Amino acid sequence: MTGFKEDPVLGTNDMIVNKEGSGTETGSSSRPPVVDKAREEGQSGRDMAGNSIHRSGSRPQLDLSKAAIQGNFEERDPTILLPNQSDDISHLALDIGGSLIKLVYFSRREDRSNNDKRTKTLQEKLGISNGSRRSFPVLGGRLHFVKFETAKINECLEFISSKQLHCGGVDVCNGLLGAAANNNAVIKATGGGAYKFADLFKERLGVSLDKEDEMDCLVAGANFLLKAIRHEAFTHMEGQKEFVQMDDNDLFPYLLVNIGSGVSMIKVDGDGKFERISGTNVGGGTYWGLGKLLTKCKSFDELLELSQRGDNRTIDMLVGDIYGGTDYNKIGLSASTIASSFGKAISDQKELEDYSPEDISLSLLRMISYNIGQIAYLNALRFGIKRIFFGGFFIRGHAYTMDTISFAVHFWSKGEMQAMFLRHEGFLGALGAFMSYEKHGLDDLMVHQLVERFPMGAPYTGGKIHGPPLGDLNEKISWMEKFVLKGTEITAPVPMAPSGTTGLGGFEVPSSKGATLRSDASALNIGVLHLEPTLEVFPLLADLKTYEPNTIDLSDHNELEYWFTVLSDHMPDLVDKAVASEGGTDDAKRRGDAFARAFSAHLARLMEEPAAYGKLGLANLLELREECLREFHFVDVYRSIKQRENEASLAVLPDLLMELDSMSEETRLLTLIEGVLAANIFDWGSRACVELYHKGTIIEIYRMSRNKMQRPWRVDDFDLFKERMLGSGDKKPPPHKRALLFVDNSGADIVLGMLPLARELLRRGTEVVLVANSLPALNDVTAMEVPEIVAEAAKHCDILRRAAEAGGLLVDAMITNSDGSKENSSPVPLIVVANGCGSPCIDLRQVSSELAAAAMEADLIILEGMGRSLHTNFNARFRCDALKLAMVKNQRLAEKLIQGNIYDCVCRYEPAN
Ligand SMILES: Nc1ncnc2c1ncn2[C@@H]1O[C@H](COP(=O)(O)OP(=O)(O)O)[C@@H](O)[C@H]1O
Ligand SMILES: CC(C)(COP(=O)(O)O)[C@@H](O)C(=O)NCCC(=O)O
Ligand SMILES: [Mn+2]
Repeated sequence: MTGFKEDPVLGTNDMIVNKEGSGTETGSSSRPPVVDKAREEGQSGRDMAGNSIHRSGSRPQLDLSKAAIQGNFEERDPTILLPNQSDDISHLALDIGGSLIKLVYFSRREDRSNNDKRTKTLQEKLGISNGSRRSFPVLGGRLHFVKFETAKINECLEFISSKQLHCGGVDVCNGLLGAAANNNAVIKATGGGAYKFADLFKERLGVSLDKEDEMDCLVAGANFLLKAIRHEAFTHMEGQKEFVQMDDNDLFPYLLVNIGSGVSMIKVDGDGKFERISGTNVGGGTYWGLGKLLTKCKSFDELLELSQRGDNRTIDMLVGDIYGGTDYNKIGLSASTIASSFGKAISDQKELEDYSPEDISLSLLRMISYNIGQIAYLNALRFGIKRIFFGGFFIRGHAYTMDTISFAVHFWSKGEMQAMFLRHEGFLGALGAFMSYEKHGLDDLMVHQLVERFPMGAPYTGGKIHGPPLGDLNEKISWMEKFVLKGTEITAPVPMAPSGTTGLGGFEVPSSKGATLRSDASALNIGVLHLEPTLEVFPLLADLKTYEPNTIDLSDHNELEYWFTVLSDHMPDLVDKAVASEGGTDDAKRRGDAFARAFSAHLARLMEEPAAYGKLGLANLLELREECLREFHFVDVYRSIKQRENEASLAVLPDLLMELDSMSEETRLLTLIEGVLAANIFDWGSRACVELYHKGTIIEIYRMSRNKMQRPWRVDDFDLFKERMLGSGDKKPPPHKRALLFVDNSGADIVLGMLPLARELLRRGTEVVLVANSLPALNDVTAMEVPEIVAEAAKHCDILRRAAEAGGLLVDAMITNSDGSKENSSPVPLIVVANGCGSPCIDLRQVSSELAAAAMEADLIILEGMGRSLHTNFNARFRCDALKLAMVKNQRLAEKLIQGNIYDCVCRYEPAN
């Protein structure tokens, strides 16, 4: 038995109930410390961590002022124009096709390069300077994807004009970087419409369209997406979506099949190396055009929706119809195989009106999808290509279409070839046109420099939102309120999985009986692409290729359901705290309500289609929750709780340090590790823990937690770690040179757990880097808050004081020497770096450049807490010694991960090999 059980300890009556700890916040603190600064800075939109990394969507993404519904509000999918986005400069590229106009535009983020003291000292300490760092060819910003129907080109022109997208222009000398307002702008455009509508663009917007070759653009777009976007490509077979990670070095050759109005088939051998080897005129335009004539549908989506309720057997001639109900086994055709699409219409004495539009639509969809799949197979066969990527808006993220294409490829190639689809399916050409701007450096961007965010409005796109949803706060909330009805309609789960195959000839009817098709599933599946050129891969990962941050895979439906329930249950309490953290005003309540709606809508959306936003792990969900809070300007929900816990813990720190100093080295090391594990109990993200906090003061809970620390822990590598630290017998191993301590929670966790451990390392001559979040998440301590905590602690400890001074942390603090001891001439420094994240978890593929720089010299990393060492990175391997420390504060996780119980502890030590 390890850890402790909740009830025997906390059921006792003599516990003092800590009212403060029960979660009602008044914000009545007497100290005005760091956290308040964080608040001010956050509200003014500056980077709260004081560093140049910023992965968050905390800045408004879109200004909804003057947002207007075009046309009739009662219309099912009203077009909403959002004209006033405030991002500084935009750049635009177009792909004007036969059916749709695709826009890709870039909005630059303001320069966040930071010159605060901490960053400057840090750069000195780490031996990095702006001069020696890579100079980034591209500024941070966002890529937005928008589309319009070509027939409604006026809407498109109005959108461009209202957002002044055409005024960004391009500076011939400086490319995107130096672009300034320019009324004679040249816009890159591809597709036939670049020719057809050139005069219109000149006339209406005063811009010239610089025409780019359509095939060039398709290939450039596809290559960029396949190399730079994680979870771009996926397979879709019998309702199962699976993301495929492409290996950059093994991407070519592939066949690109773009299904737009017509179909192009392009053999791609490399960047700019391709040949259009085939195509077919039977494509998306055929389905839509013929479908419109035959069913009188008014929109493409309506037509597709009809197909979901159709049964093609009434109209297609099946093998069974010809063979009297039996299979044609000799050539492997089952009775249900379509022998001839629409073939039954020959013999039936029926008119068009006698067939249901649903059946016609399905028959047509199957005919065209299957045919394209078959032609693609034949062309891949011609050139010995195994991988086929399908793009174009005909696919429209529609499960049945993808399954039919996949089936055809799989069937005809006898499983040798694979059909894959792209999340940015219809935007290949527009993206390629965007990339053809010279010197924008986009093609240099790497997968770790791109963060895709799904804005708040994503699950609510009931109407066609022409712009990345949501921005200006007030407008954002009223939009949420206004469209929530439409939103729930859309959010209601629509089963899209098709039935199984017959194994031989094709699919039966789709099993989906959903009445509504998501009005814009294809737009939902792509987010806004944040370009963060300063993000880097954590250099100490042993193997980037096999690294998967998430321990829990939510593609397991039971897991998914469990964690969705956990997060949903946590919502009311979180909203209360969020509202209280902003003073409990009416405005805060409205925002709290909007947050709850938005996050619930995301949860519902993901429950319905877990892979909608790419591969889904628990870390993504926890981060999404923080992103949602930031979207509604909840800057730091746990601010006052963190502050109170910091104060309470700092008050008992001197006693703890004295106690530690009286111990032998060996006992001290054990006590320190125990201390970290025990103090990790202060986690406001865990329901069980939050219930505990009602039952005692912070210090009581900490003591109780420590008293219950019994070895062996459920995962207990302490002896191995001790041997590395203290050696065995007379052999004293050298100290580590530099340790990175990934800290977790505020209060006891950092003050009584991680800081004393840091102090021990410093005492042994190891440089210590405290790695903390860039942005608040739950009650996690942020990099911005750590220096003040260290400064307070340093008042009672010379080791910390000297190290913090050496690390430049005490530049502003008035520290008096508590023991008057002689100064160490060159103490090892204690440094704080921001990790680039605003989540309780950490994906080490995308961290701040300051963390990456700090990691270079490190030979020990300590990951602390459930989020950083269990939910993520539990299975991560490093090139240096690694210690993972956490208390498991969730029963189910304890059972699954370590076959233990809630409050069991993990001390996992993995030496560098
Ligand atoms: N909202 C829509 N309106 C019209 N067609 C759509 C829509 N959504 C998907 N489609 C399908 O996408 C096809 C156009 O795909 P796209 O890749 O944009 O090609 P193009 O460049 O030829 O317009 C249409 O022919 C139709 O089959
Ligand atoms: C959000 C957390 C990962 C934070 O834990 P920490 O990293 O602070 O140890 C954790 O509280 C958690 O997994 N909470 C949800 C599960 C629950 O309420 O039991
Ligand atoms: Mn935490």
